[in-house]
Amino acid sequence: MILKTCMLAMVIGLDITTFYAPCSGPGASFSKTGPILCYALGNLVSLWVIAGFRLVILHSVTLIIFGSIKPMFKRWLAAHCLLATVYETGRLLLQGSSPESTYGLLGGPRSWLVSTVAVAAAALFWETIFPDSNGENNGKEKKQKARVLFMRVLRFYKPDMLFLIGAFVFLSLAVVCEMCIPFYTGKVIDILGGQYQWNDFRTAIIFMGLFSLGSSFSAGCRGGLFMCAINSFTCRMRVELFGALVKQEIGFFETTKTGDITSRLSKDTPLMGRAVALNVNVLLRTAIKTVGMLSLMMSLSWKLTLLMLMETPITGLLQGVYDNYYQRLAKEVQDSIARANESAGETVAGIRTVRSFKTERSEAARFDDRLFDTHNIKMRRDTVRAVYLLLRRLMEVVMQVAMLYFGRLFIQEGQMSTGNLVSFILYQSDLANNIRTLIYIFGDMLNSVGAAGKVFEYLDREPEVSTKGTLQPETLTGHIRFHNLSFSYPTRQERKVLQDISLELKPGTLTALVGPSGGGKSTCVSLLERFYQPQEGEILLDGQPLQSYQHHYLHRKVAMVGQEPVLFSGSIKDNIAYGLKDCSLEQIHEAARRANAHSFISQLEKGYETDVGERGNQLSGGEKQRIAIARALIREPQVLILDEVTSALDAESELKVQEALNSCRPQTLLVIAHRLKTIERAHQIIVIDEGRVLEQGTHKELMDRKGSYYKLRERLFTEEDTPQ
Ligand SMILES: Nc1ncnc2c1ncn2[C@@H]1O[C@H](COP(=O)(O)OP(=O)(O)OP(=O)(O)O)[C@@H](O)[C@H]1O
Repeated sequence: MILKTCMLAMVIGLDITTFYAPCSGPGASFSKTGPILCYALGNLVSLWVIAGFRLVILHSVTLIIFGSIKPMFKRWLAAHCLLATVYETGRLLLQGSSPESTYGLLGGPRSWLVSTVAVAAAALFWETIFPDSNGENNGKEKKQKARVLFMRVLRFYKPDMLFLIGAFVFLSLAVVCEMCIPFYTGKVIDILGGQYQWNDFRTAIIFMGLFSLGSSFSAGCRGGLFMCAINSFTCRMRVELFGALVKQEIGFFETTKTGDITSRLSKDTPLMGRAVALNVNVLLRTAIKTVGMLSLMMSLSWKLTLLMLMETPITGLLQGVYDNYYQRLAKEVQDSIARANESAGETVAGIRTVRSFKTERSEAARFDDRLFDTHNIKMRRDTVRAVYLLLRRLMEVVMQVAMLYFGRLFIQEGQMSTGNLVSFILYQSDLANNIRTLIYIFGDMLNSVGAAGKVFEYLDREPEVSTKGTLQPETLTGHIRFHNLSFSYPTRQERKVLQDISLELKPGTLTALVGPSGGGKSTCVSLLERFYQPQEGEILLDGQPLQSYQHHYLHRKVAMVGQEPVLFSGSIKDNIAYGLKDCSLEQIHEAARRANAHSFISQLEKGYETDVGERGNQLSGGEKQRIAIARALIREPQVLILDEVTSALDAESELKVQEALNSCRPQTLLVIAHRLKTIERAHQIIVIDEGRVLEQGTHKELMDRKGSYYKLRERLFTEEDTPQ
């Protein structure tokens, strides 16, 4: 520790010595003149050599003492060694040789301390705003990933390449025209201020007009072409993403929030489209303009250009800090608006519950609270914006005053004309905007590429339940076997819902699954429908694993009517023929008749053309179920699964549906039912509880056994169900 402190003291001493050494030669006063002699001799090079020497010495000694140097300290070292030299160089270039030195102005030997502390404060400020927290490797990986994603988005733009190329041509034209306007404005002022020549004046005005027109026309064409490319890209991307999403297994939808999915579809796809087209457009335009303007400004006055560039790092820093903070607040605003919308949506969707519990007021208050949150965040965001604009305006004013001051000096010295100064000022205000835009767009582009990352994540995702089977045998008997099946849901992997289940469903028979609630009956059905993939064991259909069958074939042959059948907005006819391309009206009517739905549909004013409303909410529960049964029957499936399907039907409808189902033989029928009449008719009853098969046999066999089925019957089935 003592050794390190001594070495540190030595380094500081060494630094101060190198700082003043060249100026402490014979005749130079250590405290007063500082390195003034160096540039009094016009020796700028020596200033830079000294700075470089100090940097190397400090860097090496720190490395020897500490082994490694943190990025923040590296920045501090560089700024500490180079700050005064850069400042002196700028001043020397602008004002020529000066009698005063920077160090002299700062107050002799104290200057070292003052500049050291100032630079340390700046480095700390920088570290607070742009921390090196994740290390350099992480940053490099991130950039690499961003580049890969960027190129991938670009490849998706291939079909719109013509639009993009056209847009780029107009972009370049617009930039050239825009850049020429201030130049001719200055020329006009010079003509007006000097010896007036009508011909020169006319030519300058014509050029100005032509460039203005050219710039507006090209900008319009450029914008239109870019928008065409973005819209077509977004559309294509959405369709592709949607296609990839609906292929995913059911577990994916259980583990992924609906909001995430919809925001990928609605927000991220246009954002990634913008990443390439719009941002690249702005980036290119601004970059070309910046370079062009800088060269034009250099030709007008290189000294003023240097002065103006001194503002750039400060503008960049300010803009960077503001953009970071603003984007964070903008995201907070988005989230809070989403929360407010969610609350309103929930209330509207559940308006019946709200009304019956009389919670209208509390729901309104909840909505109000959320809106208030949004309002608060917006206030914060706007305050930050106001402060930023104020600071920016201040910077602009300071720069303009400095420019006018030096511009006047240069005009007096004959280094530039009044028109040149006007052109320069016009370029300058535009250039500052351009630099801000460049900084903003760069950040925004990384953000947009981030959105592309999320979209590609879904696009590349392989469904865990494979749909790549190929078997499509012409005849299928519908013989099903569950073989030592164990399963847990993806959301609760630690809990086994089915444990080592083995059972058999024979063609032409009716099997009833019974058992207490939560026993695992619906889970068996979900596995048979291939909604999930069992972790152990397998299901065989006609001796072949279920996954080896072709996806569409399997779902035509194995149809299911769920506990709460879902209808889609559209006509009854469309709902019955859902997913079938060539299906005659006669087939639809026949399926409806067998599901005991034809009579109620015929009584409706528009019959089969009646709109069922969103999720079928314009129909009763029983009507919905009958349409869902017709939808399953029209496919003439070999295996039909009914999950508590007759629960919403009255006794008469149920009887008719049962008769229809009985007439469908030879089908393999699997029914989850609570009604004893249905169960009794089954050729086989399987009792499932806690994910295990407890008993199986006919009603009579199980009753005689007086086991779990016997007890269950007493406990679960209502009096009216009990046979006389
Ligand atoms: N999507 C899911 N994610 C996680 N756990 C689930 C899911 N669906 C069901 N479960 C759980 O699995 C167990 C079996 O549920 P299942 O729906 O198969 O029972 P069930 O016998 O059909 O019950 P019910 O007669 O009430 O419909 C229950 O404990 C349930 O909480």
